[in-house]
Formats: sequence, structure tokens, C-alpha cells
Amino acid sequence: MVDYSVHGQVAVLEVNNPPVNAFSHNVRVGLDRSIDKAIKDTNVKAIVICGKGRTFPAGADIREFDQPHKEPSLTLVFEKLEKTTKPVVAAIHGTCLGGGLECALFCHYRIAQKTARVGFPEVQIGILPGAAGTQRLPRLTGLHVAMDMITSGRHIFAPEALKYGIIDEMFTGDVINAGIKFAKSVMNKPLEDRCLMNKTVKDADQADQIADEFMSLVKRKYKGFEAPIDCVKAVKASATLPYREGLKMESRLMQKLLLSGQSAAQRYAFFSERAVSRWKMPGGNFQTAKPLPIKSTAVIGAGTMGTGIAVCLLNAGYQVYLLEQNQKFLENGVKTIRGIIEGSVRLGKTPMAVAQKAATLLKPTMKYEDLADVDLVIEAVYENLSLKREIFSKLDKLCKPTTLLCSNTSSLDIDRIGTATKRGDKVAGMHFFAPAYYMRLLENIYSTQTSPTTAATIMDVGRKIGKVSVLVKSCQGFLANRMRGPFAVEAYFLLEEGSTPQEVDSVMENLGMPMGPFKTGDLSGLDIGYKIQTELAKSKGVELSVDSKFLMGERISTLTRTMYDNGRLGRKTGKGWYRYEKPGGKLATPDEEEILERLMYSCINEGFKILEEGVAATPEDIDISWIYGFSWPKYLGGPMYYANRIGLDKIYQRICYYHENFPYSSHWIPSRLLLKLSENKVPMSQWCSGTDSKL
Ligand SMILES: CCCCCCCCCCCCC[C@H](O)CC(=O)SCCNC(=O)CCNC(=O)[C@H](O)C(C)(C)COP(=O)(O)OP(=O)(O)OC[C@H]1O[C@@H](n2cnc3c(N)ncnc32)[C@H](O)[C@@H]1OP(=O)(O)O
Ligand SMILES: NC(=O)c1ccc[n+]([C@@H]2O[C@H](COP(=O)([O-])OP(=O)(O)OC[C@H]3O[C@@H](n4cnc5c(N)ncnc54)[C@H](O)[C@@H]3O)[C@@H](O)[C@H]2O)c1
Repeated sequence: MVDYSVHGQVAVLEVNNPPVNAFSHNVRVGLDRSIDKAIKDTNVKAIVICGKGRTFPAGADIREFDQPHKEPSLTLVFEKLEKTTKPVVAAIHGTCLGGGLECALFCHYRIAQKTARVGFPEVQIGILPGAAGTQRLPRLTGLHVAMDMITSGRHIFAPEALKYGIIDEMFTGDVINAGIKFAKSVMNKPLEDRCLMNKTVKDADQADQIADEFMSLVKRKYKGFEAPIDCVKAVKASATLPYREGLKMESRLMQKLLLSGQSAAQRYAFFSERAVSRWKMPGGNFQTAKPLPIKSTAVIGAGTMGTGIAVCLLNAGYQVYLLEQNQKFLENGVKTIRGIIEGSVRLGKTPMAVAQKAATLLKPTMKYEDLADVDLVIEAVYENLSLKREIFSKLDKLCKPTTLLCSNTSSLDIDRIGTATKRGDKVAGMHFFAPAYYMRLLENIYSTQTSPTTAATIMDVGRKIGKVSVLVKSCQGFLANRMRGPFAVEAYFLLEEGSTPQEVDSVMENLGMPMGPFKTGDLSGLDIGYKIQTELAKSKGVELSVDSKFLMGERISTLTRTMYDNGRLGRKTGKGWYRYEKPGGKLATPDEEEILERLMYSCINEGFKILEEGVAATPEDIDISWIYGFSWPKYLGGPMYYANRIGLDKIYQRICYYHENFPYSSHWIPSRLLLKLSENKVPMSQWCSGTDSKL
């Protein structure tokens, strides 16, 4: 777990725990022994700590937080480093994060490869840097930088770390050689001044003001999250309390956070985000199918989605042909794309070099012929099946045989789009979420024809453009919108029954979602719901009228049509739900529990049906889709995780209750899988990732 070697007078302690050299229990034991050995060896005059393989330790082993803590603790091991009279050098490459950075902060010196990143991402899993990080980083950087890094969890590259004094020097080339060379240069130098515990925090006199500033920032920016608040408290303590007292405060807050439900949910989300990349579909999976190389791409339609998708592709270095039917829309689209990228440069989120390259990669066009040689097309025209089929048929004839043809449709069956071509194996869905350049989720969809190679390629593109991608089977609405369907429909029904948009929204916002269903509807455009409803009716051969309350025996809301007919399309027309007149205080107080249950339990029920049908392979696929597609609060772990926390039998009973009361809404027909799991009291660990037998 820790490889020990001596090079002349320098002992090298190389942490060897792939893939990320996390400080699991046996690494802590191995490091403890190796430190003792190096201290005892009189021939050793300096010590280098580094990581084997791809990285310096990336932190504590997160999986161990679910188990009882085993000694030695990280702090206990690391304190030996600071106490020794031999200089200790952290030689950093890859990602030096969390407990890894804390280890480095106990060393007397830190050097890093130019491409290395350091940071304290603990806040993202609902905890804080609990091995003295909150007390030691401010002693090096001052409160401001430490508060920023610890409350945001952001990683910084070596040049920025050098600027803040977190590292002493940057190096190129081999880590061990650089470490040994540096260690030799500092042998026999006095060490008192290199021990952070002896230092004071340079801007301690402004502790109150800086802490207040960050407290209001985190409460606004990370509304509902507990850890950022405790991070501010712990970092402030570094300036207001003696070192040992500060450590006690850090430890108290850490224990509180570790025991909180939020951290458990956020850790679940961390592993789920990784689990969804291990996709599978009939005939292949992430291990057996290899992605095709993609260099040039095309986006069809320069509207809301097309422009956002183009930004994602351009920022990742893909060439993008942007095709429109209308010259004016094309010009506006190009302006929008430039505006988004320039705005991102101004905010420091996109490097200038990336923006300049993006400008050269964008090829606006009105000619389909320009798309003949591209490797991937993503269509984002109006939500209309016959239009999409017409475009796919044209592309099929025109593009080279290897071109993949994908649609950003929100709901249309990919099989029905694929059959317009003779290359169904190369047709798939790539469903982005609005705004496409911002929302992290990419829902990739396979049809009965799509090949695993196509799936592997679009999952790979998703990764390269920085999305969290899930792969699902095609069905009406796919995973996300199908499950979101009951959520939106119930919200409309609640209105028809007397609630106001503000009331419904605030219940969901109090749960932790950044926006309730009506504000979200205003943002996305209320015409989309109407078009989806009309397309669905058309596919069933039904003509809807203004007062249609049923579609094929199923209750539908008349409000969808009313809003559309009145031109209240949301933000884009300046009026949507939020200029809808409130029926002035005469309605009964809404039953918040019912709002929550009707919105959430209906889609949880749909989630179990999605699992039952294999549309999503795992509950993690669903939860990650909600976290990244609908900004579901990570601290609740996703709706399936949330359902499990509430108890599947309670959920099942309430679903049966609503089914009895709302017989015309098929989304209340209880899921068979939910019944089975709740009857048999199956723990979530058994219906999580890869447990096919559950079905
Ligand atoms: C309850 C009573 C109280 C008892 C008292 C207890 C006291 C405890 C005191 C604790 C002191 C804690 C000190 C410390 O401050 C805490 C920490 O260090 S928390 C961890 C901080 N680090 C992170 O959060 C890093 C997370 N990882 C990443 O960001 C990325 O993995 C990466 C390192 C940037 C690498 O990214 P990629 O190259 O893309 O690789 P993957 O992300 O796919 O990861 C590969 C593989 O590794 C798994 N993994 C990654 N990090 C960890 C980790 N820290 N622990 C465990 N496993 C990790 C990851 O899940 C992948 O595996 P897979 O899931 O695919 O199987
Ligand atoms: N807006 C959302 O929130 C959202 C989210 C996810 C998916 N979607 C889906 O994305 C697609 C596009 O939605 P949008 O909101 O961007 O629509 P939009 O109306 O903003 O843009 C559509 C664009 O497509 C262009 N277009 C139409 N026919 C064309 C053709 N034959 N050739 C070239 N261009 C053509 C139009 O001129 C228009 O600029 C739809 O399928 C929609 O369901 C939308």
C-alpha cells in the first residue's frame, strides 16, 4: 500500500492504492509504518511523499465513511510528518485532493507538476476537510482564499496554487526524481518556519467580516446544503482560536456532518455519477463496445437547443456545421453562440484560447450538402415527427455511410425516427437539457436498431463535452421526461383543483429544488408541453379540441392548450405562469403534503416502471438524471434514493390511495416492481447497480 525505497539519503514513500491512491485504512497503516521507518533510519536525511501511477493521493477513501472509523486516523499519521526533524517534501502530480492535500500541508515543502491540481472537494460530498485542512490552509493562504477553496470545493491548477503559496515550486518530468532533487536542496535547513501549526492566519483581524461575507454567499449559492455553512465556521476558527482548539472545532463539525443524512446522500450521488458510465444495452456494454472517432459534427436548428448544443461541441474542440432553414435565424443563432462563449470567457469559465479556437470551428450554413462528411449530426428542429423523419431521410441519403445521426427530441420514439433511414444502427437520441451549455445531464437513447458502437460513441462524446451521460432505451419521453411527466401533469391538475403556481412551486423549492414546475415551465417554454401533447394525440390518431379533458381515456389538463392559445409561452413571450392572475386569497390553503406526494410519488412510481422495463438499468441512472437534468438537490440523493429513505411500503400505499382517487391517470397504476420490493422489504443495496436478479 506504500512502497518504501531509499535513494542515497532520501527515503521515498510512494502511496500505491490504485486507482486514485485514496487513504484507505491499510494505506494509513502502511504510511504510518513507513514514516516511522524513515525517521528511525539514521542514513535517511530527508523524506519524499508521492503517489504511484496516475496521481498523488486524491483524499480519504470515501467508501470507508459508511463503516466504523479504524485507527490510525489521518491526522495522527500526518502529525508525525510535521514533528520529524528531517525535511518532508510532498511531490505532487495528478490530483492532490482532500486528505491528499491535508497530507501535503503537514509536509514541510510541497512541489507540483505544472498540470497537477489541488483542492478540497469534501464539501461536495457533504463534509469538510477533517484532517486539519480547515486549520492549515488558512495559515498558508489567508482566510479569503481558504474560504473560497473549501466552500466551493473547486480544484486549482499548480500555477494558481503557486501564486497562493500552497506549493513552493513547480517541476516538469519524473515525480520521484524531482522530489529527491528538491529534498536534497533543503536538507539541513531549519524547519520551524516550515511548520504550519506554528503560523498565524495573516488576515485574522478581518475574520468576522470575511466569514460573514462567505456565510451569506454560501447560503444564497448553496441553498439547503449544510456542509458549506460548517466549512465557513471551521475556517473562521483557524483565525479566532488557537490551533488545537480549532482542530477540536473542525472535528466536532466533521462528526456532525458525517452523521447527517445529507452527506450520505451526496456520497451516494458521487458513486452513482460514476456508476452510470458503466452502461449496458442488449448486445453490448461499456466494456465490449468501442467508440468511433468523432472529429466533425453538425447541429441542425439554431434555436434554443441547437445553439446550446453547438456551444458544448465547440468548447470541446469539435468542428460544428450549424444548419438552419432561415437566414435570419442562422444569424441570430451565431450571435447567440458567440454571446454565450464570450460571457463564459468574461466569467473566467472558458479560457480565451478555447473561445478563439471555437470561433474558427463554427461553420454556419443553409446547405445540407455541407454535412456530407461530418462524423456526427445532432438534429434540434421543432418537435414534430414528420419533420424529423424528413430530415433524417435526407441526411441518410446525403451523409457518408459512417455518419451517426442523432436527435435531440424530448419525447419522440427514436425507432420511428430511425426507420426513416437505412442506417437504423447509427441513429440514436442525444437529449440535452436546457440550457444545453449549462445543464450537466445528457440522456442518450438507443432504439431497437441502435448498435452498441453507436451508443459507445455518443457516451464518449458526452464525456468529452463534460456531460454526465446516462444511456436509456427509447420509449415515450425516455427516462427523464417520462418520469417528469406525472410531475408536470399533477402540477397542472393541482391548479385545476384550486392551487396556485406559486404555492406548488414553493413546496418544491422548500424541498430543495432551485425552481418549482411552473418557473421551470416558464424557463423552457410552455409551447413544448403543448406540442408534445399534440404529437402524442396525432400518433394515436386523435384530434384534440380546446376543452378535451381526456386522451384515449386518460385525464389530460386543458391548461396546456389554454396557455398556448393565449400566447403565454413563459419567459420567451414575457408572460407565462408568473403573470397568471392569482385568484386573490379565496382558495383553501393547499395541502403541502399532497402537493409533494402527488408530484414526487407519481414520478417515483414511474421510475420503478422505468426500472421494471429496463429503460434505465439502475436506480442510479434515474437519480443522476434528476440531479443533473433537473437540478434535484444532491443532498437528497435523487428520487429513487429519496423513495428508499421514506420507505417503499409507505410510498406504495400512498400510490394505491391516489390510484383509487384518480382512476383516469395511468401514472398512478402502482408499479409491480415497487410492490415486489416493498412487500419483500428488499434493501436498496440489493436493487442498486447491476443487480439484474431484482427484476
Ligand atoms: C461517523 C462518526 C464519526 C467518526 C469520526 C471519523 C473521523 C474521520 C476523519 C476523517 C478525516 C477525513 C479527511 C479528509 O478531509 C476527507 C477526504 O479526503 S474526503 C475525499 C476527498 N476527495 C475527493 O472527494 C476526491 C473524489 N474523487 C474525484 O474527484 C475523482 O475521482 C478524481 C480523483 C479527480 C479522479 O477522477 P477520474 O480520473 O475521472 O476518475 P473517477 O472519478 O472515475 O474515479 C476512479 C475510481 O476511483 C473512485 N474514487 C475516486 N476518489 C475516491 C475516493 N476518495 N475514495 C474512494 N473511491 C474513490 C471512483 O469512485 C472510481 O471508482 P468507481 O466508482 O468507478 O468504482
Ligand atoms: N427547449 C427545451 O427546453 C428543450 C429541451 C430538450 C429538448 N428539446 C427539443 O429540442 C428540439 C428543438 O427545440 P428548441 O426549443 O431548440 O426549438 P426552437 O424553436 O427554439 O428551435 C428550432 C429551430 O429549428 C429550425 N428548423 C426548423 N426546421 C428546420 C429545418 N428543416 N432545417 C433546419 N432548421 C430547421 C427553426 O428555424 C428553429 O430555429 C425539439 O425537438 C425539442 O423537443 C427542447
